[in-house]
Amino acid sequence: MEKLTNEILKQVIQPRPLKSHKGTFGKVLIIAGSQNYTGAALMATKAAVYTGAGLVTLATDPHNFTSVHAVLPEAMVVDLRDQTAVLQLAQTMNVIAMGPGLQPTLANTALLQRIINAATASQSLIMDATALNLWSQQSLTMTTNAQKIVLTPHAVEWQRLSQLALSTQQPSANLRCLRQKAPKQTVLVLKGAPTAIYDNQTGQIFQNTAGTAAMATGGTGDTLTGMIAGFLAQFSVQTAAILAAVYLHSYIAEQLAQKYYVVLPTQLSEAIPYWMHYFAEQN
Ligand SMILES: NC(=O)C1=CN([C@@H]2O[C@H](COP(=O)(O)OP(=O)(O)OC[C@H]3O[C@@H](n4cnc5c(N)ncnc54)[C@H](O)[C@@H]3O)[C@@H](O)[C@H]2O)[C@@H](O)CC1
Ligand SMILES: Nc1ncnc2c1ncn2[C@@H]1O[C@H](COP(=O)(O)OP(=O)(O)O)[C@@H](O)[C@H]1O
Ligand SMILES: [Mg+2]
Repeated sequence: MEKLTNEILKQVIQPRPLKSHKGTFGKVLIIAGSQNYTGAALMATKAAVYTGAGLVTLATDPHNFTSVHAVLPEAMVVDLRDQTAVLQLAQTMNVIAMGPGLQPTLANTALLQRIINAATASQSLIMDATALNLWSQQSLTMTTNAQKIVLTPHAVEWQRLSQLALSTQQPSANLRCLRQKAPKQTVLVLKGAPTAIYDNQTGQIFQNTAGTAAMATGGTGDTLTGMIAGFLAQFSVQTAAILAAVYLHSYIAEQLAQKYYVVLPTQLSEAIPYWMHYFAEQN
C-alpha cells in the first residue's frame, strides 16, 4: 500500500498557463441536492468552483436556486426535474458528479442510468452518496465509455454496495468487490479515518496519511466530491489527480485544525485556492 504525501500535490498542481481561458480548466456538472438537502449541493459545488474548475453548473431542485445564486454567484444552475435539459448539458461537460443530498427517487435512478450510458471517453463520472445508494438498491448497468469512474463511499455506503460488513472491509476484500462490481476504469475512494484509494485498473492501493477528526462534520464528503471534480476537470484525467484531491482535502483540514476545533466544509473550500497556489509555486 503506497502512502500519499505532499509529493502528489507538487506532481499534480501546476501553475496556470499564461495563454489560458475558463475553457482550459474544464466544465463540471454537479447533480445534487433536494429541498431538504440544499447544503450538500452547495458544498459540493463550492468545492468545485474553489478548486478552479473553469465552469461549474449545478443541477438541483429549483427550490435551491435562490440560495445558490446568493452564496455562490460563480455557479450556474439547471432544473434537475428537466431531464432532457440535464442530459443535453451533460454531453458538454468534462466531469459529472452525482449524488450528494439527492432524493433516492425513480426519476433520479433513471437519470443516473442515462448519465452512465451516455458518458463518453472524454468524460469522468463521480458517484457519491445517493448515487451509490441507488446503485446498491436498483442494480444499475455499469457499462460505460467514461474515461474514469470515481466512487466515493464512506464505510456504510460501501457496506451497502459491496455487502462487506464494516469489520470485513479489508484491502483484499475491498479490491475483490471493486473488481466484481465496477468497470476497469473505476477508482474507489473509500472514505474514513484514514481514507484509502483503490485503482481497479492497476490493483494499486493508496493510503491517505493526512486527515483529522476535525473533519467529522456533515458536508466534508460533499466537499471532497466537488474537489475531485475540479481536479479531474483541469488536470490530466489520471488516478494521480484523484489522489491529489483526496490528499489536499485532508491536508487543508489539518492546517485549519491547528487553530479550529472543527473544520467547517465551507471554510475548507475557502482555503483551497491559497493552498493550490502554495503547491503550484513549488513546481
Ligand atoms: N447540509 C446538507 O445538506 C448535508 C447533506 N448530507 C447528505 O445527506 C445524505 C445522507 O448522508 P449520510 O452519510 O449522513 O447518511 P448514510 O445513511 O449514508 O450514513 C449513515 C451513517 O453512517 C455513519 N458513517 C459514516 N462514515 C462512517 C465510517 N467511516 N465508519 C462508520 N460509520 C460511518 C455516519 O454516522 C452516518 O450518519 C447524503 O446525500 C449526503 O450527501 C450530508 O452530507 C450532511 C450535510
Ligand atoms: N475522524 C476523521 N479523521 C479523518 N477524516 C475524517 C474523519 N471523519 C470524517 N473524515 C473525512 O470526512 C469526510 C466525510 O465524508 P462523508 O461521510 O461522506 O460526509 P458528508 O456526506 O456528510 O459530506 C471523508 O472524507 C472522511 O475521510
Ligand atoms: Mg457523504
